[in-house]
Amino acid sequence: MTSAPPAASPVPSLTSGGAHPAPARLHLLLPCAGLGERAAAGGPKQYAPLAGRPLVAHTLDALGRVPGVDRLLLVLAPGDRRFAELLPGWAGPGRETAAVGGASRAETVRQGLQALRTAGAAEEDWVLVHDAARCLVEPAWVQRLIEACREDPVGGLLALPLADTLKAAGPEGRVEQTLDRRGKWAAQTPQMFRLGLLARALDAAGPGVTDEASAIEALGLRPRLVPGHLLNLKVTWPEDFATAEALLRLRAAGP
Ligand SMILES: Nc1ccn([C@@H]2O[C@H](COP(=O)(O)OP(=O)(O)OP(=O)(O)O)[C@@H](O)[C@H]2O)c(=O)n1
Ligand SMILES: C[C@](O)(CO)[C@H](O)COP(=O)(O)O
Repeated sequence: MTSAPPAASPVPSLTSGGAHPAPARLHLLLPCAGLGERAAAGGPKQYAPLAGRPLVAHTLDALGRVPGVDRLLLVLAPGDRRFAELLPGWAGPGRETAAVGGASRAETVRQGLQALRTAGAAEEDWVLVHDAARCLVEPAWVQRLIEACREDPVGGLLALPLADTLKAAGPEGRVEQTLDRRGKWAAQTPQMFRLGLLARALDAAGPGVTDEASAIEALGLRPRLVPGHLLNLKVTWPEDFATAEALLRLRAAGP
């Protein structure tokens, strides 16, 4: 008895195509080359102390616990010495740094993708881009994104439906208008796309896009929105350090 061949999948799976497809690998790319100007921490916020450790150490710990990741690439600013001073010995098999960051987040990610290619990553491989500054990320949220996107033809991002009423600001700090928040989501990271598609999208979009999904959208594609988490906050403003620290300490204290 022969079994019927499986129905052709309408979307690419985690394989790179061809007669004997090699499984697409999963890379985590962490842009870590920002100046952190809004945080006013006296230097790049990713190295500011948070609950006794540099902020980025918390992010790396969480990402290091995501199952199925082949490579974690941290993209540093050219000439960055702080990372090696603060986290000596972090790099190793599957944990790499590349000091090729650019003047904008998009440029840093673009250079990071190029570094992945140079290291042998394939165009069909998946890349998850996560902000170094989102240090409260949980492996389970990243896994949720991977599960939601691994069979998706475009890819997607963690995001949250807006919970607050949305105001457009006018002159003198006054409300210009209340905007319709229905159907609006706040983008988080990680954002997950195939390497080749994302590199093409960022090349076309230029340095101004603030996330990967915007670049993909500009190609006419529609990334999948995957529910993120309220606590997946990005340390951006001075007061965010206290919030993030309190949450990390609560977590460490256990349930
Ligand atoms: N040229 C840049 C700018 C940003 N980032 C990274 O992108 C993430 C999110 O960016 P953001 O919060 O805007 O960080 P900064 O650019 O550092 O902050 P600011 O805009 O306040 O200077 C951070 O992990 C940051 O290190 C980067 O790698 N390269
Ligand atoms: C990518 C991002 O985290 C999505 O919310 C965010 O846009 C990055 O921060 P930036 O301030 O826009 O650079």
